[in-house]
Amino acid sequence: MLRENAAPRWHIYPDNAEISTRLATAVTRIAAEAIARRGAFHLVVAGGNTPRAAYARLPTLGNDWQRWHIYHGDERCLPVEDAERNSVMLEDTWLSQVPIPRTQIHHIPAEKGAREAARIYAEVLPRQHFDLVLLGLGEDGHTASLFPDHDWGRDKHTPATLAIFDAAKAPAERVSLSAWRLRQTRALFFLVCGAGKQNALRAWLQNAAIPAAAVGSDADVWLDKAAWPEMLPETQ
Ligand SMILES: O=C1O[C@H](COP(=O)(O)O)[C@@H](O)[C@H](O)[C@H]1O
Repeated sequence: MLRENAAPRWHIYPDNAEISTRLATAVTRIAAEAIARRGAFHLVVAGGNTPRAAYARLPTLGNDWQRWHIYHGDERCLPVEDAERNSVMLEDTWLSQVPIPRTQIHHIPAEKGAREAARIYAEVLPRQHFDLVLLGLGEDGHTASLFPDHDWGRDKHTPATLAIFDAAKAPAERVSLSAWRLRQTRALFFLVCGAGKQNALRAWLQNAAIPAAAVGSDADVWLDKAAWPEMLPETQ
């Protein structure tokens, strides 16, 4: 389980391609361990563009798909087939190509509106800890759909899901797992690529109050060289 006061571990790789290869292998390993120990693998996936290549690699690896359970960290309130939805990206890059039982793929019903979708999704989430949570990092330090200057639901026993109506990145209406629920996991990985993420990473390293930092103590942060803020020594 995650420790409250542990610092994130920064892992720098050359580029998104290298991270994607390594990440897909790591997810496969963690899944196999979870299935061997507990009979199932409960994974929360990140949306956005950064994890696309990693997801696209997963179907090429030998996984026991029948035991996988997929949840989202967040979703944008758009029509079901909208290309900007995280569920559409996930289906296109990965899920449509593997035999995970459809009853074990839990898309957020964000087309119903944020409030209703958040209510429904809170009932869908498992009672136990997740095995692995994957998260991204926005240019402003947001993660999942937890944005700066909002309530991120960090306190113990806050609701597991939040309805968001004024996200700083379109669309404004979204559903997100709360910071507290995202941390109910055995492992937490962030994926961060591209120079556009340098400011957010700098803020995180300087202990600024951004959502990623609130969620990410004891996380493993996988980043490419372009994302690592200039002027800071590299770490591994
Ligand atoms: O809006 C979102 O942004 C973040 C970061 O996305 P990226 O395209 O910069 O990788 C993402 O993690 C989140 O799931 C998404 O809804």
